[in-house]
Amino acid sequence: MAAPMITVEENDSLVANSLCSFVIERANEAIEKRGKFFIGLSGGSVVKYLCNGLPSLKTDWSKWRIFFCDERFVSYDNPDCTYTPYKEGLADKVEMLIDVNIYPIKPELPVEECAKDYASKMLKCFDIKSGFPRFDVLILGMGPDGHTCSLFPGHPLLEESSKVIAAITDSPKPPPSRVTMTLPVVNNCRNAVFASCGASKAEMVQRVLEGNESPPLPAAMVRPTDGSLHWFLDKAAAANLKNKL
Ligand SMILES: O=C1O[C@H](COP(=O)(O)O)[C@@H](O)[C@H](O)[C@H]1O
Repeated sequence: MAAPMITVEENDSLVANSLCSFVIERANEAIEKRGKFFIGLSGGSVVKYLCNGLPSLKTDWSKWRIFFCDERFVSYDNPDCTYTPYKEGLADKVEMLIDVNIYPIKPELPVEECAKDYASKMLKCFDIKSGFPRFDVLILGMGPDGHTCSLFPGHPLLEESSKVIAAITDSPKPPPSRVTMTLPVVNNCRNAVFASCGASKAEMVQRVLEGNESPPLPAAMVRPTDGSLHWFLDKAAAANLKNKL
């Protein structure tokens, strides 16, 4: 696996700008080469970076297919829902990005069925019957414990090798029930992209990027097998890195 490509910006607004420019470049390239752009989005702090920057950029939104790297198993009107802020902050602001091109989970199903339904929707959209979808870009967050998607340190889901989407009902971070992409899907993408800002992320950024820990932290298990890994950091989040860039 190639070394991660790390971009450090002065502050979080500049991180958001770089992240959004990166996404649009990859989107336009994918649309030109393959006719569609498949992206997975995460919740938490990355939502505002993307919703503030993406809507004003130039791309053919009708060719975007938007899924979620993980989603909290709550109704759309719950403040923990990841889909709703993207619907309001991105999809509703962009004329050509219609509801059918953004794929929320169905929280009205039991959680295991919800995960199965989401996986089958994903495979159908990629037009594959089995195997793992190949996303052009996955935007990932990293929690203070080193989790990414809803894959938490020490959790058996880190070993999942056949499911595309899995349910989790014992998430240590509330809410306890979620659905998440599995590591084989994450590591099958063309570009895995983390964005982390602020001093509260500095220790974990250093551990994930330089710690070589065993067992590895979930965010350190993101290693696309035939793709690249990018980290967008602000100076505060990069402060503990020993290999200065
Ligand atoms: O719960 C979650 O947390 C992670 C990290 O969020 P952050 O606010 O610490 O950046 C996020 O990537 C994930 O999608 C979400 O479900």
